[in-house]
Amino acid sequence: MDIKETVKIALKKYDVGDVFSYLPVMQKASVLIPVFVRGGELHVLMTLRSPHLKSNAGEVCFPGGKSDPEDQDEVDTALREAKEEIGLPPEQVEVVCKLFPIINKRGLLVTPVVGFIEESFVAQANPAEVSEVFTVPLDFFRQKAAHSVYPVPRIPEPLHSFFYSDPSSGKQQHIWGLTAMLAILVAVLATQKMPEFNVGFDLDNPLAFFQHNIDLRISKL
Ligand SMILES: CCCC(=O)SCCNC(=O)CCNC(=O)[C@H](O)C(C)(C)COP(=O)(O)O
Ligand SMILES: Nc1ncnc2c1ncn2[C@@H]1O[C@H](COP(=O)(O)O)[C@@H](OP(=O)(O)O)[C@H]1O
Ligand SMILES: [Mg+2]
Repeated sequence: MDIKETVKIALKKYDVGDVFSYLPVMQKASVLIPVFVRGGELHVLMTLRSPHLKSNAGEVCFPGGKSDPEDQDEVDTALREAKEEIGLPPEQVEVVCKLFPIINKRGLLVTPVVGFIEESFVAQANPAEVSEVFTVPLDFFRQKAAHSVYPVPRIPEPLHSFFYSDPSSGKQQHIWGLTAMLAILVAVLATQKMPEFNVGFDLDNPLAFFQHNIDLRISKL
């Protein structure tokens, strides 16, 4: 079986379905985690947010944003936002699964949606929201070489942080926090291999870790 089919089978096992439908009503957002195969290796596409945005300006993230009333579900939001931000047509995305949501610092419930895109896709960044689009080999997010933990004032858990030197642009990208956690999660679940550093979840039951974090956060909201 080729790598794409193997990864699809691995990831689909973790689809959350309606597991989180018990959560209280809160503002929702989705991100699309676009993956593709290049040279027999999995890669992931990421964006650098415009420095002019009101929130998370100049930070690395996945294409995504807040849910609109017209969106049918979290997948719809992720695909709509990816079209708006990087010009990715929804029909060019093979949606694989919806993973564990995370509540971000603004109290948004952020649901990650993983989808395969074509290696040949050329992003068209919407300059109002995105200043750069770049790709990273997914396995990078399992390696300790560029990893550190990033202490943030008033956040109890240390955050994961990576510095990625992009050979295609010569630039260095700082990937941390929520986005780094999601990249690690997809790298681990897709390859079925744990990282070289501690992450707090395991391959047998990653849901337990993410659900515990959500329930803890909800109890403090
Ligand atoms: C201090 C803990 C919070 C963080 O982890 S910030 C870390 C670095 N930044 C990010 O990971 C970006 C996270 N934010 C987003 O991906 C988006 O803001 C959103 C939550 C998906 C909402 O989309 P908007 O485009 O801002 O509407
Ligand atoms: N043309 C534009 N110029 C400046 N900000 C914009 C913009 N289009 C969208 N935004 C802001 O970018 C953020 C991301 O939008 P989205 O959810 O659609 O991804 C939102 O801010 P907030 O996150 O501060 O509300 C939104 O208001
Ligand atoms: Mg956005």
